[in-house]
Amino acid sequence: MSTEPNPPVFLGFDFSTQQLKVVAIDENLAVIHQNNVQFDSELPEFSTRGGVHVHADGLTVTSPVLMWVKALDLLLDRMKRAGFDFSRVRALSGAGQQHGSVYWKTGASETLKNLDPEQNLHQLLQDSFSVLNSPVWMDSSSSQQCNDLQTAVGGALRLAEITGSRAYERFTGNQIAKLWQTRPREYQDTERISLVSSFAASLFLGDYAAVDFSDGSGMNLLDIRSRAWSQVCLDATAPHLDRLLGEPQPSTSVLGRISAYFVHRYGFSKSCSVVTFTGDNPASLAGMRLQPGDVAVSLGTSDTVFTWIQQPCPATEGHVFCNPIKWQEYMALLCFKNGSLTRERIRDECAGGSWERFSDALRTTPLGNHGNIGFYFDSMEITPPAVGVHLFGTDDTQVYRQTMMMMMMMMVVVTSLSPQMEVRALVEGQFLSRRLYAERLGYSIIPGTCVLATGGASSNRDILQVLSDVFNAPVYTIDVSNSTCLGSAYRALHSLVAESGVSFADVVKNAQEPQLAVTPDPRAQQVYDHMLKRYARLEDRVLQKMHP
Ligand SMILES: Nc1ncnc2c1ncn2[C@@H]1O[C@H](COP(=O)(O)OP(=O)(O)O)[C@@H](O)[C@H]1O
Ligand SMILES: O=C(CO)[C@@H](O)[C@H](O)COP(=O)(O)O
Repeated sequence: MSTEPNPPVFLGFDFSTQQLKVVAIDENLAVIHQNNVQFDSELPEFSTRGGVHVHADGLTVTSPVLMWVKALDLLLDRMKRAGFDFSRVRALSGAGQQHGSVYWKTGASETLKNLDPEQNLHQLLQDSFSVLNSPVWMDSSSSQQCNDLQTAVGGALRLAEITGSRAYERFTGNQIAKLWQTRPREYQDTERISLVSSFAASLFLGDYAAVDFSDGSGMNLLDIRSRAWSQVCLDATAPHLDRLLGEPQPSTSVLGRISAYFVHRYGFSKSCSVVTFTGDNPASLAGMRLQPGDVAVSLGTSDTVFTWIQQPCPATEGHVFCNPIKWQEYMALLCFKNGSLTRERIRDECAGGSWERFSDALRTTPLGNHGNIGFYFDSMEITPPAVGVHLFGTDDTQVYRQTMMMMMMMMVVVTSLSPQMEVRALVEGQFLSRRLYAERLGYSIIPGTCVLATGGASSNRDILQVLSDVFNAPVYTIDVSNSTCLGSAYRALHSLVAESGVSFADVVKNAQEPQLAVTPDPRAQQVYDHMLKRYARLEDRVLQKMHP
């Protein structure tokens, strides 16, 4: 333990979909400060819902880049007012929602290097972006560009072998291709393209920050084995792209010292290091101190399932990213778009807007929900690519939701689900899907398997109980539900000793162990092994109907 009068502090930021968050830890890994800014409610002038704008086509989804900048002003001002001592910060790092892209206008690097500490970043960077609305991970409007890329490299599997994933609409390369094809003037007026993570790092650095290997794996542009941009992918995407992207770097690199702007405006030390920012899921892997064999389930805006893997085995479903801790290794990830926002919709419609009543519904309905199974794809799902709500009864016939309108029109309702059963149908359906795709990716439930849960909804014990039952495994959580921020703060701390060969595991070995949250019901295996098979069969039917 340090005896210095001003013992060091490490900051971890998370520029996620719905909010900007920060966690500060001391050198003993204890959390000493947490703060956040909610985009919708605290920056209403940007008129976002869930942090984003869904465009009229229902496919294009963007967020205002200046909203992220203004959120940082607000967060740091708030910390200063709360008496947070920035001079103690020895290093900072962070994360961003994955895949989103930021387009810096020609001349912006000069602005970044000469920020006037008398003004806020939002004023200073007003004119620094060639695209004001950044495409984000919820976007699914680049199908044409995905097809083009796969054709250019020799098919979906070939692309997955190179970049870790087949072409996905939200992946940055396909978004860049769309921009180049539909708005060439904005593309030409761009001097640098950042991910949300490297954009945030650039603000702190006062210069363009490198894209790291791990978040860079979510672009359909990086060769995950050589860890360099894939020339065939760059060529198929847009002109002189390597120049616009800069060289990718290991996720553990120290980018440099903090910009003088933050020293003068907030009192940071001149020697504070800025460590490469990465994607929110990779940072979360660090925050949960995931080990090979563990499976993590993040219940944030998106639901994700991820594991640490040693060797990549890319497939046409799911993603392989470079590992953010050990650059020679990898992580496998599945992403589901209809996560918390869909749970919120059903909470509002079936539980009067209350998480407490949502939980009651889970507690008062039986495992297996009398054989009813639900698919809730409010917006075009990523895994699998399907849309719409589909409910099935015990005999696999389609079940309809009973509505006032139906009753008034005397329509025949085959059967109907009570609001409580609908809550269970949603949550069971979500977790059956997470398990189904995890198993298809090679993850298997064996004695000793444990699930680590994180993200906003992991604070709900009843949701975790369903997760535990469906996976038939104990579920653990860590104290700080935001493992992304925590992982970023750990990464900042590790960066100071990484060069001298100290491992990440060594640096975080004294962190509090994950706590057991729930264990599976003894009847769970029997119920859900069978239900999973039915779920897979019914999902085929849903997909068949969509893509005959
Ligand atoms: N008690 C709760 N039960 C279920 N879900 C919750 C609860 N509290 C918060 N959430 C969910 O957490 C989500 C936010 O999770 P978070 O991990 O902070 O998201 P992100 O990092 O994507 O901004 C909200 O959309 C909300 O639905
Ligand atoms: O697209 C993905 C992962 O591939 C998403 O997981 C985003 O990274 C958004 O994260 P959250 O804001 O939901 O944490």
